[in-house]
Amino acid sequence: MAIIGAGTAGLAAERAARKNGASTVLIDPAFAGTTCATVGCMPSKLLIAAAREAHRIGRAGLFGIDIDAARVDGPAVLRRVRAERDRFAALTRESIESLPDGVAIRARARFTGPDRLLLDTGRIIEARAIIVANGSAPVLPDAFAALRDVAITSETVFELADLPRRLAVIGSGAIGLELAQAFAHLGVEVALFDRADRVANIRCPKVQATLRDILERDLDLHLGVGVVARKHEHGVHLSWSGRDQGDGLFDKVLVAVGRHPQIRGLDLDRAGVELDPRGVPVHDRATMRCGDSTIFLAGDVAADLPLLHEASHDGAIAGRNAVALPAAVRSDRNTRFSITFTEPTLATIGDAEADGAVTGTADFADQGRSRVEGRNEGKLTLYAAAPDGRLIGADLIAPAGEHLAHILAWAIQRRVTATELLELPFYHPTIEEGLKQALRTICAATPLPLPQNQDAGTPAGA
Ligand SMILES: Cc1cc2nc3c(=O)[nH]c(=O)nc-3n(C[C@H](O)[C@H](O)[C@H](O)COP(=O)(O)OP(=O)(O)OC[C@H]3O[C@@H](n4cnc5c(N)ncnc54)[C@H](O)[C@@H]3O)c2cc1C
Ligand SMILES: NC(=O)c1ccc[n+]([C@@H]2O[C@H](COP(=O)([O-])OP(=O)(O)OC[C@H]3O[C@@H](n4cnc5c(N)ncnc54)[C@H](O)[C@@H]3O)[C@@H](O)[C@H]2O)c1
Repeated sequence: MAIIGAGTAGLAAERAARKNGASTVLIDPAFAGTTCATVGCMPSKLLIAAAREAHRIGRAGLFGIDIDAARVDGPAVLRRVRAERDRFAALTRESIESLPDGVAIRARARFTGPDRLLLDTGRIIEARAIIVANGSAPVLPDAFAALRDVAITSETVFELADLPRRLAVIGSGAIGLELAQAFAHLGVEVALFDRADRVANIRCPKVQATLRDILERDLDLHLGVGVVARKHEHGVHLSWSGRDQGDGLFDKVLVAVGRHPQIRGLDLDRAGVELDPRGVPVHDRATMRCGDSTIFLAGDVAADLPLLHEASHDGAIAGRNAVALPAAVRSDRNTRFSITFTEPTLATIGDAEADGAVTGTADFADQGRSRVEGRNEGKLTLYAAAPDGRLIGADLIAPAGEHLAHILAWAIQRRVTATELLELPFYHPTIEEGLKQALRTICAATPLPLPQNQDAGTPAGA
């Protein structure tokens, strides 16, 4: 079994294939550690963690605590990001070093036939099955690439020696949102641009409006605009037009306009698989197999849901199925689920629309525990199928949103109804109590009876 790419998906695929009895090779040009550990989930969350502390200190006055002279030490913030990031990356490299002898092959691979790879070292690998797990890379349009070091992406942003004074962020997807808000909370003057009219393509208009209000407190938001960038002796000059227009000078521009699957150079046309219009092999998400071939995909390169838990699940499914050939072990996929680590947290779960879907909403402005904590802003919209009130999806921006999102994703995957969730215990006073409001509105809209053995009232501040 040959696996191309030693990221999260490739490592999971190699483990699964070996566990199921295959002899494996894992091919990667660098073995630098996964995208997640080196330039993805972990360094971004480390920067966000620093930003959260700075933001919390800024709000201390709300609780009667006077903190003067708090100052963000930019180089120190970025040093911690890199030191902790390097620790995570070293752990992933250790897992590669502990592979059996001969499994890891340092090279770049390309197809010369459906079961044959040519490595840039000249070595030829023939395999019973090949799993393609070589990830994705940031899109950097030519106009920004021409700016050279003034234009940064998620691959380079964590290498900055200091925080910029003024930062432009292009793209309000997951990367743009998380990093724009984090830099703003660290005291950087940030302007965020998107050609789309909606931030992060959020489905629910109430959640969208709440997020925009929150963002606009800390940064300049320009939606529905096209941006033209020009190098300037002091950084980069941007001019924008569309729904609004203007121009400004920035030290750096962070380009976060999406990621593309790394298929260039793989010579997939020689692999004998059907390619979609983007050049990605057509595959079945239940097995990750490409048609009737002996080729499988896993992770971001498949361009399905470029998220860490999906990459890891893809790898396990592909590795197992590659060994099971010609049999197929079909796996149910998890409820679609993404969390963007803004403050408060944004999450999108499952479906929004279905025949006869009803909605339930909750507002965190007056929710007890959120108010106690001074974090009382946010909106939640739940979607349920009529007539039984089975939960099918949710959009939310809420304090403790990552925890609410997990509860909801698990309930949706388990096909739980609003009534059944209301029958479960809710501790007081917690942010989770905010869910009751939305669940009750689902019951009222369906209509469904509220559980008879539960109080329909609201304890102080629930
Ligand atoms: C800034 C940022 C923040 C993120 N935050 C989150 C988050 O909070 N939560 C979340 O769920 N997801 C997050 N993601 C997404 C997540 O990181 C990815 O979905 C995940 O890392 C993809 O894993 P992968 O195994 O597909 O790819 P990778 O880890 O990129 O692995 C691909 C490997 O393939 C190798 N390779 C490439 N070409 C070849 C070739 N020709 N031959 C051999 N090897 C090759 C590469 O060297 C690399 O090692 C984030 C991403 C970014 C960029
Ligand atoms: N918390 C998380 O789970 C997390 C965090 C970061 C990244 N990720 C993953 O990484 C992927 C890539 O993130 P991303 O933010 O780069 O991409 P994205 O696809 O999420 O968002 C890109 C944004 O850029 C905008 N855009 C595209 N071209 C533009 C242009 N020329 N000018 C202005 N705006 C433009 C789009 O309208 C869109 O809003 C995400 O899809 C996500 O799966 C996940």
